[in-house]
Amino acid sequence: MSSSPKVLFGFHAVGVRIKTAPQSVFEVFFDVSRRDARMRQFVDRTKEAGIRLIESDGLRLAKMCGSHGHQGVVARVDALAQVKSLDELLEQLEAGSDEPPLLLVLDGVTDPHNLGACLRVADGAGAHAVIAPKDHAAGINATVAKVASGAAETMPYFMVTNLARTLGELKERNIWCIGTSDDAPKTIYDVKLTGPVALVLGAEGEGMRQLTRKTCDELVSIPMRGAVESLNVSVASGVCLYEALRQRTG
Ligand SMILES: C[S@@+](CC[C@H](N)C(=O)[O-])C[C@H]1O[C@@H](n2cnc3c(N)ncnc32)[C@H](O)[C@@H]1O
Repeated sequence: MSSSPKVLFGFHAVGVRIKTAPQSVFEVFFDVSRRDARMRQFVDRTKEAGIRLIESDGLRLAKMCGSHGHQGVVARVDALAQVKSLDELLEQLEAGSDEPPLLLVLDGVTDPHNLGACLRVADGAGAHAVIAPKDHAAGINATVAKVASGAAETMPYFMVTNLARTLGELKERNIWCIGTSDDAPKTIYDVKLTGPVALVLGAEGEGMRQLTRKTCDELVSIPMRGAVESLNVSVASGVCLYEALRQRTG
């Protein structure tokens, strides 16, 4: 599993880390020129958590995180100790959970913004993990963490050497692998998502690779009523995951 970034930025990403694992935050740098209510509240919470605050300026913060989207807040953090492998997570789910696994598999999503948005929606819908291939896929970096708004801290993200083999292993564990493609005749609303399920989505341009497509148990589409052929991968992830959640809680 890829480790958390050493630098987090933005109110949400840093705020979630302070709330969920304050001991892992070394220090927080903030832009002293920002004196609005949001910043004051953030500074108060950081102090309450006993974390060292360091006065800084926008330029220095931008250099630290390599982005201007820091909102005046950057934290230096330790990598979180989370489940170490996909196998470990699946064992845990099989042993102790009354909830069947819900996994999001991304076959080659390379845009950090898309990965961040996928992690965020996976977290929102209660998925247990996001899986991607090691090659030709975005890893967790500070931009992903910012876009994920805290979900990069909470959502296990496993990058695997051979995605088709991993799908095979999921199938051996009786996890039903559902691929998504805009040309599939069956829709996401026609399939049962209440059991152990892995939802497999493709890359921004090309969609799923042939081998990934062939390895899935079945393929489904999301209805497209207008002129465009397909949705952004994070939006498609949201539609599929929330349909699973609807079925599981309905
Ligand atoms: C931008 S789309 C890629 C479109 C690509 N032309 C294709 O053939 O799949 C990225 C991914 O989002 C998912 N997706 C987007 N729109 C979809 C739809 N209408 N039905 C099913 N999946 C969709 C699929 O997983 C797709 O691989």
